[in-house]
Amino acid sequence: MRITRITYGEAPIASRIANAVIDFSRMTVSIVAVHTDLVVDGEPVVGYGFHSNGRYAQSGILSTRVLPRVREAAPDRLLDPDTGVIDPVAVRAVAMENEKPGGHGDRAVAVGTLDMAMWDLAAKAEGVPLYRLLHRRFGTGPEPDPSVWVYAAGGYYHPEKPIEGLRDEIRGYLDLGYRDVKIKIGGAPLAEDLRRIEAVLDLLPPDSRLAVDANGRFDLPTALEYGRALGAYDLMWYEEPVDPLDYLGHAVLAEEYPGALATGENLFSAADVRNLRRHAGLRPGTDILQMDPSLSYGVAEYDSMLRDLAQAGWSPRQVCPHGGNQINLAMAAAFGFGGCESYPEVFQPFGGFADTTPVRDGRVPLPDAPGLGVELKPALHTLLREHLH
Ligand SMILES: O=C([O-])CC(=O)C(=O)O
Ligand SMILES: [Mg+2]
Repeated sequence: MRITRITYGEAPIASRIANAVIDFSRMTVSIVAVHTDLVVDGEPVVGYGFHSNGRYAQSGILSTRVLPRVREAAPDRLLDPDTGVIDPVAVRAVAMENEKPGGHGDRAVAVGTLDMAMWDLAAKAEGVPLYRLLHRRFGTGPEPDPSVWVYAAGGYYHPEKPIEGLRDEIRGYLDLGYRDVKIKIGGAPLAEDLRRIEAVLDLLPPDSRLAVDANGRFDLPTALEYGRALGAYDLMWYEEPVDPLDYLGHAVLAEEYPGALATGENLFSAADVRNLRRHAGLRPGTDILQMDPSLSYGVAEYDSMLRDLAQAGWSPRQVCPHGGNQINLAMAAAFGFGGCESYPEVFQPFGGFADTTPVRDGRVPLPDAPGLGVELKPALHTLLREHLH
C-alpha cells in the first residue's frame, strides 16, 4: 500500500452564532484527504480528516511543514512492517520531525487532522470500523462499547434568537432523541444567563440534564460569583469557567463549587494535560475532561494523556471530548469514555455522526462501515470530495 497523493484545503463553517468569547462569522476548518493505490471494490481507498470547530484552518503549517515531511518520507517508514498497512503512529512521528517540544497550539490541530485521515485509511485498508481498530490497538476492556452517550451542544447567543428561540432549539434536540443538552453562558450579564438557564431547565424532562459553558471568559472572582449562582441548579457541569491554562484558578474553583467542572478542549498536548492533572485540583470522581483528539495531535497523543491520567486515578469514563467529531465517537467506544459531545444543529456538515445511526435516548450506536464513517454522512462526504479531489 502506498500513499499516492495528499490533498488539503479549508472549508468554511461560518455562522452567526457566538459564545462568550468569539463569534463564528469567519470560522474555518482544515480538511485533508490521503489518496492511495489500494483499490477496494473497484475504488481507490481514500482517508479523510477534518478538525473540530474553534480553531481556524492551518493551511500554512500543513503545506510548509507537516505534509512535505510525509510526502518526502521513504514509503516504508509510513507502514506497519507486519501488515503492510499505513501505521498512523509512524506517520505522526514523521510529521513531527524537526519540531521542538512545547508551542503546541495550531501545530497540534494540523497534525490531529492528518492523524484522523490516516486512521480512517488504516481502518478502511483493514476493512473494519475505526472503533474496532482503535480498540484492538489501544482498548483495555474485552470489547468496545456498542453505543456512546452523547449530549446536544448548542444554546449559542444569536442576534435573532432570544429566549423563545433558545427553547425551540432545545426542544428540537429532545425531539431528535437527545436527553441532555448544553448551552452557553458568559456572553450576557449573570441575571440574563440565569433566565436562559431557567428557561431551558423549565422544559427539560426530569431525567434530562443541562450543562453550561463559559468558554474561558471569566476572571476568578466572576467565575466564583457564577459558581455560587449556578450551585442552585444541579447542573450536569460548569465548563471552562476560567482561562484553560489558569490551573490555580481551577483549583480554587474546585474547592468552592460543589458540582462538576469540565475543561480540556483548549489543551493541545499530553504535557498540557499532565499540568492540568498536577496543578488544577480537579476531582477524579467528579470533574469532566474534554480534550479533543483532532485539536491535539490525534489518537496516540490522546492515549498518552489517558495513561498519565490513569496513574492519578482518573477513569476514561470521566472523559467526554469536545468537538462533535466522528473520530471522538469512535474513540469513545474504543477507549470507554463516558461519552462525547454532539452538535446536531451547529457547525454542519462537520458536527454530528452518521446519518444511519440516529440518537436514541441520548445514545448513538457505532456504525458498521469500514473506516471512520464519513461516507455515512453524505453532505460531509460530498463536501470533502468536491474540495479534495
Ligand atoms: O463554542 C465553542 O467554541 C465550542 C465549545 O466550547 C464546545 O462545544 O464546548
Ligand atoms: Mg466548550
